[in-house]
Amino acid sequence: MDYKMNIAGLDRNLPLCKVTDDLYIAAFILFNDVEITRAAATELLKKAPEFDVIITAESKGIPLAYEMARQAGNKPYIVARKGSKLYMQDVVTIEVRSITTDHVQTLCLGHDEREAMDGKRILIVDDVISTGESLATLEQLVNSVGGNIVGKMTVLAEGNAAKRDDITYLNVLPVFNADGTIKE
Ligand SMILES: O=P(O)(O)OC[C@H]1O[C@H](OP(=O)(O)OP(=O)(O)O)[C@H](O)[C@@H]1O
Ligand SMILES: Nc1ncnc2[nH]cnc12
Repeated sequence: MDYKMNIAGLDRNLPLCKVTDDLYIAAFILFNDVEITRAAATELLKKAPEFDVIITAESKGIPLAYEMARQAGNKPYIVARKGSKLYMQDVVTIEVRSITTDHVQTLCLGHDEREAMDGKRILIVDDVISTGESLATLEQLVNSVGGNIVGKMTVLAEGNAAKRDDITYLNVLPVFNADGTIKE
């Protein structure tokens, strides 16, 4: 089963995937889709406030953050990693649980990334916001390093995230029952 939708002017079929017996989501995977990454970045930038630095969460937000940073004139972008790497120094780590993952994950930043955000106008971007857990973790990370969050943007606001008035998004993505009907 697929959910057909138009995103940033492009038609796509998103396959339905089981989260629990009575909750399915339509998978939106930016990887492999240059066309939609570029188009979504353009549309989000039209709605974006002035900013200095973009931050996203590893991993599906990365191509979007890169492309928005590039189209905005090669602005810097930062990726909060899901694991610490040996080349990251003085790492700060926060736990996160997203709708697609059955275990607690972490998001972490090294010293250099934290320094790059101190006192700067930070635009948080992600491909999807669903439970908002990943976004909340990014907000904690930015606040903890003295960044000034000027916007929170996503391509798709999934489920209840569409009711939020603190995020900017291009489309609403419903969640589904096991028979493929939209959950009200
Ligand atoms: O609002 P939430 O419930 O936190 O869900 C949104 C997050 O889920 C997805 O990442 P995911 O955890 O699936 O990891 P991935 O990008 O590495 O696939 C997506 O890219 C967001 O970061
Ligand atoms: N519908 C979705 N597709 C891909 N990743 C997601 N993360 C949260 N919701 C998602």
